Amino acid sequence: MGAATVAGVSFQRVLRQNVAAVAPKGRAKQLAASSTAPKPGVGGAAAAVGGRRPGWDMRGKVSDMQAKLQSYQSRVKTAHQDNEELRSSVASIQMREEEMGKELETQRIQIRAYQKELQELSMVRKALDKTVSERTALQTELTIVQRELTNLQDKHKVMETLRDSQELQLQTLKMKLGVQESSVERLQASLQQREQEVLLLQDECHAGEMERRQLHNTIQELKGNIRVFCRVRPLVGGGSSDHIQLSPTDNKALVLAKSEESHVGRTGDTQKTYNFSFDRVFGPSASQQEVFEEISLLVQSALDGYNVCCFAYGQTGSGKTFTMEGGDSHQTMGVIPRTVQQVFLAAQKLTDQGWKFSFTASFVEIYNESLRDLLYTGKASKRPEHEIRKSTNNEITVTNLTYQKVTTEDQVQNLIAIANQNRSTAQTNLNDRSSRSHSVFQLDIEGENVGRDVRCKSTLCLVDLAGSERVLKSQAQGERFKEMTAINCSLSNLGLVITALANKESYIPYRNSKLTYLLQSCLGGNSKTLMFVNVAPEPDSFGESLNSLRFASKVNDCVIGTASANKK
Ligand SMILES: Nc1ncnc2c1ncn2[C@@H]1O[C@H](COP(=O)(O)OP(=O)(O)OP(=O)(O)O)[C@@H](O)[C@H]1O
Repeated sequence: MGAATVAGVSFQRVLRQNVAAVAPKGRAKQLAASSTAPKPGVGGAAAAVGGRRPGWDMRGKVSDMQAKLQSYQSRVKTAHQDNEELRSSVASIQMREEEMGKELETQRIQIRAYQKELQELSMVRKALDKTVSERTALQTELTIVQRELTNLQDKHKVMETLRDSQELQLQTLKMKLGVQESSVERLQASLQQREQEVLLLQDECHAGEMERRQLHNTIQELKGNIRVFCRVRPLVGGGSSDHIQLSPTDNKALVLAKSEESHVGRTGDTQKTYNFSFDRVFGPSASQQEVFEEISLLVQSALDGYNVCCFAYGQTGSGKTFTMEGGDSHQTMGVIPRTVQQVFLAAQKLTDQGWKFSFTASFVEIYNESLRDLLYTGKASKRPEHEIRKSTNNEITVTNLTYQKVTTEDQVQNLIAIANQNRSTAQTNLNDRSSRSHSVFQLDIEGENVGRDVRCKSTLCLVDLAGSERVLKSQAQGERFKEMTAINCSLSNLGLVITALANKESYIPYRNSKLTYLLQSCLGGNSKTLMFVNVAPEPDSFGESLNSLRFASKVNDCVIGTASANKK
């Protein structure tokens, strides 16, 4: 600005000079006027006469012209000088202008630099503001951290106190440990001694187990290798039966009584009584659990390597299926599910003594002397035929039959459900077929005690026999007659087999019926047999009940040869 002002001032002076330079033009006129005035001495006389020289005054005119020329020349010279001055002042003005332009550019650059600086400054300001707010936040944080630090320091002090006390405890414990270590050494020595004792005890335990098996078997033998239990079902609709009398004190006796009209006339009715005695008689109120308790010892025998056969005999509707299979609830479940439960429980317990068991289940129905696989799950049209075969080592097998490996009780229960399904399917087709067929559930048991190098093998057979009613009474005809004949034939053959075994006959007619042939390994010298005779309490079942009880008595009188375990 200062420079601009300076430049402005000098510029005005130059202008004034120029004006001054232009101003002499007036003066020049004056000068010209004065120069045109006749100079004294030169034609002055002529000029003085009327302002104009007379034409003749050539000299004067020349001098006038010379004077004019001189004045012009001086004026030209002055103009030249002015011009020169103006030129130089224009040049200086231009120079000045250029300088000022440059100065202006410099100023502009500076202004831009200032503006940039200003922007930077505002950014710095913002950053500063941010830093200030951050600093405030950090200060707040610092205060919190300081407070925490104080807390931690307090805690640290507490921990130090604790550490000191724990170090003290540690020292005490180390001392105790030293004492304990020495007692551990002593204990280890006595442990080794105990281990040896345990080995000895295990030997004794195994010997004890073997002795238990022997004693158990002896007891079973003393009880008889064939035992007969009688079970009277409750009357349909409740109440008590008149013709079946149970003793309140003797649970082995049963009396069947019938009133007969006296043929003599006035003497009144006479009562005919039939006394029976079995290994056990269960009345209508006996629970499933009560019944099972009596046969649970036989289940143990099966795990000990003895073949066990349990079958239910009696007329249709006398309670055979209820006894063998029972209902779905825990209270009503019958012999088969309870046996399976006990077998798996007992096998589990024996694992502690080194025993390992494997089980194979099969379920077969014998109807009209032909076999049907109750565990078959394939297409009905592809149902295979079955034959009973006896292997060289006297094992009985059935061709094409499902032999299912089982490891849990649930698996067996599932198989029983499949069997029931199979039976109910057949029943729809042939109308109440289950009463006229025998169903045989078999569980093959194989046990091994690797440590003792002992193995055992046995079969547990649970049979629900067909209704035992007689052909004549049922007055059956056609297909029904054929069925009844087959049933009576197989049941009477069962009686014959048992009698032959009891009499130790050389020939046992196993092959006379499919039932006895299938049960061959479970009946006889190497087995323990239990028969349920189921009795219906209704008066119109008297005849059938008498028949069943007579058959059962015959079986009860048999003593089958001493059983021996299938042990190696
Ligand atoms: N001890 C009992 N307690 C209660 N109900 C029983 C008892 N025994 C049998 N029943 C019932 O009596 C009916 C006939 O019994 P069940 O079906 O067991 O006879 P069954 O001899 O097997 O006949 P079938 O030869 O036709 O198979 C069934 O409804 C059954 O529930």
